[in-house]
Amino acid sequence: MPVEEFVAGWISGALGLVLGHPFDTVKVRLQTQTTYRGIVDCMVKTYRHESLLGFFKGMSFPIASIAVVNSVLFGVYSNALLALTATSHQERRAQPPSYTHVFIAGCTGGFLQAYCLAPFDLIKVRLQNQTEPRAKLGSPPPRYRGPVHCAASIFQAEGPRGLFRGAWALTLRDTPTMGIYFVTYEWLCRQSTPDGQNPSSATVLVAGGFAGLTSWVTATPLDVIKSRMQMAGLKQRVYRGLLDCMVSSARQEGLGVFFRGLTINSARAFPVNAVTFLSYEYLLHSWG
Ligand SMILES: CN(C)C(=N)NCCC[C@H](N)C(=O)O
Repeated sequence: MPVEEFVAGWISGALGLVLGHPFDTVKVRLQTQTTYRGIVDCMVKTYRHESLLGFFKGMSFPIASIAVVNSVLFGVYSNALLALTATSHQERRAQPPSYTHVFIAGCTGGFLQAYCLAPFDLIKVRLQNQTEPRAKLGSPPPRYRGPVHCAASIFQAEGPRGLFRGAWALTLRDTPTMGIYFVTYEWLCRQSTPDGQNPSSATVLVAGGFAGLTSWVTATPLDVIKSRMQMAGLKQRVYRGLLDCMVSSARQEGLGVFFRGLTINSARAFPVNAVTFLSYEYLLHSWG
């Protein structure tokens, strides 16, 4: 099993993650809190109360976990394609796989990475939603003192299953949308690259950006549900399951609730995934 895809997936994912985390924090807050009037209001309030650091809350665990998560995504994707088409990454330009195979490989990568991602994503979302400024003398401390404390508190209160809160919604979000992600990327690369050649850096940037954009646009409704289920338990609102969360969110806030955070998510998805794919292709190319 070629391991370069796993390593390239890890490094490229880490670069994209740092670039996109401030946007991600604003998105999560808009999806789970009703106190903000919109993106600008959320940004201004975050900056005023928590300074620039507020935008980077919850980033350390994703950075630590991206090695596992992104290398599983890209490594499983590439190795699933190898199993389906018997072509390595280098051979795929000369013998391009069918879009059905790309879709199946993408869905497989998405499905497996969702389970690795679930506990890290839960902790990220809980920390991003702590709007208290950094601990000051006399003011009550935030509920979680950091990622390890957050993980330990959830484990103590709810057991190991608690760490997988929202995992089902996350799996449903990621399985089909990762298929869409890789199909969009492949399709755009093939449209603008002569047969048998490698795509140019500009093509990879644009195709990667659009792959991120289309997959996140389709992922947003389940992303909202996933974030709400992850936050449930902390608030009074406890859902009986995914469907209950969908129905009660729509009843209380209208169908627009499923598109919360769509604009900021799209603005984030393009640069993050352009950088992710460019570094992934570059690393695999330079390792021959
Ligand atoms: C719709 N989904 C879940 C995705 N397209 N995920 C893959 C992109 C991962 C990248 N680190 C990002 O956060 O955008």
